[in-house]
Amino acid sequence: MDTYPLLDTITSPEQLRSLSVAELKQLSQELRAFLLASVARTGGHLAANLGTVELTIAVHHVFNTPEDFLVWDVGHQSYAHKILTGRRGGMDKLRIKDGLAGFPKRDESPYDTFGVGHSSTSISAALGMALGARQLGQERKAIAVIGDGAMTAGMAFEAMNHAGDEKADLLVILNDNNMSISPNVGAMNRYLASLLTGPLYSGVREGSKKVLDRMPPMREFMRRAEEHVKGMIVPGTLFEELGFNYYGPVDGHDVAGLVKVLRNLHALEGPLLLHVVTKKGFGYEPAEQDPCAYHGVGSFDPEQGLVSKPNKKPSSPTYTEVFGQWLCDQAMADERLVAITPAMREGSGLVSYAERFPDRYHDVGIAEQHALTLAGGLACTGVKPVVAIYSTFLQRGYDQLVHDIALQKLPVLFAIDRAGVVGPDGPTHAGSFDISFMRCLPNMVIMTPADENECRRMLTTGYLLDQPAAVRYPRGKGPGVAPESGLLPLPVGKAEMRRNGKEVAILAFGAPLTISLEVGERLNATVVNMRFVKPLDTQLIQELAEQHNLLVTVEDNVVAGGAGSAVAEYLHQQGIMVSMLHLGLPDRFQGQGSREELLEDAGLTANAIAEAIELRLQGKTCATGPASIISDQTGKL
Ligand SMILES: Cc1ncc(C[n+]2csc(CCOP(=O)(O)OP(=O)(O)O)c2C)c(N)n1
Ligand SMILES: CC(=O)[C@@H](O)[C@H](O)COP(=O)(O)O
Ligand SMILES: [Mg+2]
Repeated sequence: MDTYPLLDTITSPEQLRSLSVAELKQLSQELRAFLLASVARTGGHLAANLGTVELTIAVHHVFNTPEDFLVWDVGHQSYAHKILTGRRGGMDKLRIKDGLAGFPKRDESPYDTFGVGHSSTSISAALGMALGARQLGQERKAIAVIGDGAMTAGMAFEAMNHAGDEKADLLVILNDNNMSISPNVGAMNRYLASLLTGPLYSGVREGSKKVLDRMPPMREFMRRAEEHVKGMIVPGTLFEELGFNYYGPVDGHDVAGLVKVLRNLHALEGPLLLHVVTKKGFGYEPAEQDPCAYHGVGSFDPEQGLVSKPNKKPSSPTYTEVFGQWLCDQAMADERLVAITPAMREGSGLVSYAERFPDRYHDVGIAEQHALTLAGGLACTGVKPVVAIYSTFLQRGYDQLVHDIALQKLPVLFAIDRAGVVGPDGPTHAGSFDISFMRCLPNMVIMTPADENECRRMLTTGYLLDQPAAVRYPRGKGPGVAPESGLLPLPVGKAEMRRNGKEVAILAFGAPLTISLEVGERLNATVVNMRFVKPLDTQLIQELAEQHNLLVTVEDNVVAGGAGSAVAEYLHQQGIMVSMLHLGLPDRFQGQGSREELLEDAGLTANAIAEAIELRLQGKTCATGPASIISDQTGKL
């Protein structure tokens, strides 16, 4: 029996447009069932996708995509969109090396109008498309679909502020499921909730029908819009103050209702905001009950749901867990500690801390810029802020790091998770650049732990300093060095000699120390655990340069401007001539895949490093090997 008879006939949104409402309902059911089965096999962002099935179908049914621009915010909810736009066959390779991306990607399909992954960009991008079309005299609609979590970011409001002023032809669909990854936070979230409890909206399931019943006939609808009557259903919303006509709230799981509302909105011009209410995980009971656990999943059996595997033997903690434990211990020891997360409580290892120290915990929403400046302000009072943040999301707070923290030498500790090679989320979530963009900043101390215990000790070290400090560590587990229980700092700027060898010295920064030691054994090379990118252990570097013919730096950051560059700069400044080989991430954006695959691609394996060194010793470069830059200060080669 064919499980997906209608879905099987759909290879492009064009075919959706001729379906009846009854067929759209059937399609919703089939698509949801397909999504569940597919993501349960591959893993991925499940709950958000289950919640946007009807919305995706309705938007593609009503609008003329890809001629009309549809922009998804974050894009973690775009799987139904991928399936309906001819990529169903690729779902088996979702987020796998060389497979379908987990987010919209411009070179994957013309329906993916904008590359996303980081949140709250959709309104700006769709506004750009609306204004571009206007400038070119094109009749094209622009639609941004943004979640309530993504709506907490400043960027979304910067775009709304501009769109309202431009009177641009833009439809913003606010997909409100009252969830970010964890429960959504903030006054904006409370405001959205208040719109749902308004007198004319009494419950999600009934609500859509009521909204539609109250929708005036088309002519009246248009007249009201033209006159910019404030709020058809809920009078005087914040969005209207920003220049948008607000419609809703409507039931985002009622595909017939959605189609009707969207058709009406299609006929209107100017900035419009449609407030759609959905349930994260809709249609799959375990995900509805625990949308946070089902936000991002590995493969699982949908019959059983997610089950925690019985602990065969005590396993070593992930770096995230090491941080979470350290944070609780340090908070117990020092009541000045305060922790900040920009909406990443689970991923950053803060669940236990948030429960135990609620008064010293701030989830600021998806607001990295604010998170950093808030930390700066807190530091001015004498409390001790710790910002837990992914490397990739720290990029959004760069000016705040420079201007609000480093320049003022404020003692803020950054616990930077997902640094280096990350995995299936691909280039949008890679942590390739943080060493480069932090090490150029005066006043910063930057640490790269090579194991779990060192991570804990570096966190203590950074916490005790009277200046900004960062500890950057990778996703997942380290080599398994159990963290000590105390709160012991390390000497600042001191590297650790791990192996004495001849001719070649390998200077490893962070996670690549393990493979560097392997290479050291093979080649009888000296191996140093550098620990600090800033300040560097310059005395040791000088000695290594004097005692070896070749210095090899290894890091899981881009080679450009990375830790190896710092070593080279120092030696150049001192006029010390030595051959160098810099190994690290190449000058391209990371792909998607497992961490192992991506490390292999980057040449960050023991084999590739050994090969690169041997070739270098023979005076050759490695064509297929690691991303290397050779700086030969001797002029001999
Ligand atoms: C700048 C940035 N910060 C954090 C994240 C991590 N992140 C991805 S999805 C998400 C929650 C988004 O919530 P919402 O927009 O409401 O979408 P939902 O998952 O509820 O559908 C977060 C915090 C991100 N992708 N980008
Ligand atoms: C879409 C998004 O930005 C997050 O859900 C991210 O995928 C989480 O990554 P981790 O799984 O590494 O926490
Ligand atoms: Mg949400």
